[in-house]
Amino acid sequence: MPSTSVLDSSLPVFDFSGFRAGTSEERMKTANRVTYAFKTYGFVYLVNHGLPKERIQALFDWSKKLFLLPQEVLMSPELRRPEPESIPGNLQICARGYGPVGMEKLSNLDPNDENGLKAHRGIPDAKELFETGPYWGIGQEREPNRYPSKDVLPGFEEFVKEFFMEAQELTLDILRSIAIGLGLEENYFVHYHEDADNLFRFLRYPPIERATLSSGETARTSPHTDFGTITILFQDDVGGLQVENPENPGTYLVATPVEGSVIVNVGDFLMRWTNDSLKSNLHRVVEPPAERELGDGLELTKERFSMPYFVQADRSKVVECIESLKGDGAKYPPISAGEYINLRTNAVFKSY
Ligand SMILES: O=C(O)CCC(=O)C(=O)O
Ligand SMILES: [Fe+2]
Repeated sequence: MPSTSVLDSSLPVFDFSGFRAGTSEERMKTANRVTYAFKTYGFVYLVNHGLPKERIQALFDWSKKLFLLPQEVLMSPELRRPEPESIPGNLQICARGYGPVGMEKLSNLDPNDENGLKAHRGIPDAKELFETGPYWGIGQEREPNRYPSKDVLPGFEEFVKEFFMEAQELTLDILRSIAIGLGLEENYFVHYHEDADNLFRFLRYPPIERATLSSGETARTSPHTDFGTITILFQDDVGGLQVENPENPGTYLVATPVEGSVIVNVGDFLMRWTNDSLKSNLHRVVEPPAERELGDGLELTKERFSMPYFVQADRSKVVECIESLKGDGAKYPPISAGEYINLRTNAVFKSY
């Protein structure tokens, strides 16, 4: 329930130019800090990460234009993400395109717990989304992207493709910093992300009656962990994102918007890979702090835009616990990234 106690953010904020453009000493220092933050919180803010402010502003501008398209365009078969049950046994191809409010419910439940998942999905996440995948390699072969046609939203597809690539370059540097911080060869993780099957998600949380959020009747994004390698999150200035406090589980830290930053978090796949050394931490989106009275007893929250860029390893590659992190033994058996992602994808849809 969103009412659990909340502290102001003490999540670390680091200047990533020390890694992207610094001396080898600065690179090492930044890598160690980032890795330490991932071990402790699983979350870090990066500033001076190399993606210019204007580009990020343009990303939000495009997102607004996208969600302002008429419903009949968004819900058209060309653009709409198919319902998973329409493609039985083929859940790995239902990610791309537009998903209306209520289609998806993030959870942190066991993917094998069907009853638990059904009950949990009864409270929808109040968000609409648009998702794209890579326009390269297996991601593209598996499922082509769905974009609004060029006469409806000219320039959008080109922008998204370019931004996807820029985010991937930042990703590779973040992965290098983690490898260095863990004492591995710099490109250790990069080798597993040569044909990365990433997802770039545009989220819009519509204005909603504050009371329905605070009562838990509906959620913006319910508590969950991400399941890939890492996620890079772009959020606007509305707020509402919270991260579980590692020192006091069950309570949350506020992930306040920090201008010009991206938030990076560890996903379950990387946690497993590192034998739980790096932490994939619970997070959620609740009502934003700012209030807006609309009269008639109605108090609506602001709409909120965010874009997570989910980094997922090469599907065909099998990952096993990193040798130097085995300690008393590997906690998890080896698994291919594809197998793991499919397993987790099953759990997040409204129905299947
Ligand atoms: O909207 C946000 O800020 C976070 C969304 C999120 O955690 C997710 O989609 O996995
Ligand atoms: Fe998430």
